[in-house]
Amino acid sequence: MYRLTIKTGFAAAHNLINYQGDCENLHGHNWKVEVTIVARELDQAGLAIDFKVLKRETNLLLEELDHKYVNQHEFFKNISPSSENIARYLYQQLSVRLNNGNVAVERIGVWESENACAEYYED
Ligand SMILES: Nc1nc2c(c(=O)[nH]1)N=C([C@H](O)[C@H](O)COP(=O)(O)OP(=O)(O)OP(=O)(O)O)CN2
Ligand SMILES: [Zn+2]
Repeated sequence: MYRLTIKTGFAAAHNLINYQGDCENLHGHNWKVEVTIVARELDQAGLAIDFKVLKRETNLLLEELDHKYVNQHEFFKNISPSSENIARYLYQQLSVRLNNGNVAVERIGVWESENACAEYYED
């Protein structure tokens, strides 16, 4: 098996809902996003998936959130936009776009600061 990871990110505003503390107020982050895929086989160029494709698909998705107020995004209308829920959203969306007989999204890591990361993956 092969495991590939790309790193990218987005900048956006949010506020946690059903949370008591500072983070219920509007504030922003420069989120860092890690996307990890696994693959069984390589193509004739020796690639599991082209990093360019992985970055392009991820960045296309992140455009929905970049420089936006995340709480207004359709998915987060009734879901608190924590790093955990953002990671789950990205996992679900990228799985639809990337998974095939060879490649599967394994995990998404979402760093909201240099010291705090939430990951989402499925068994
Ligand atoms: N498990 C989670 N905990 C928290 C999340 C989250 O997404 N998942 N998010 C927040 C807030 O978004 C908040 O912006 C983060 O606040 P805080 O941890 O205080 O971040 P700071 O960088 O300001 O923290 P320092 O204490 O200065 O390190 C909160 N929790
Ligand atoms: Zn926050």
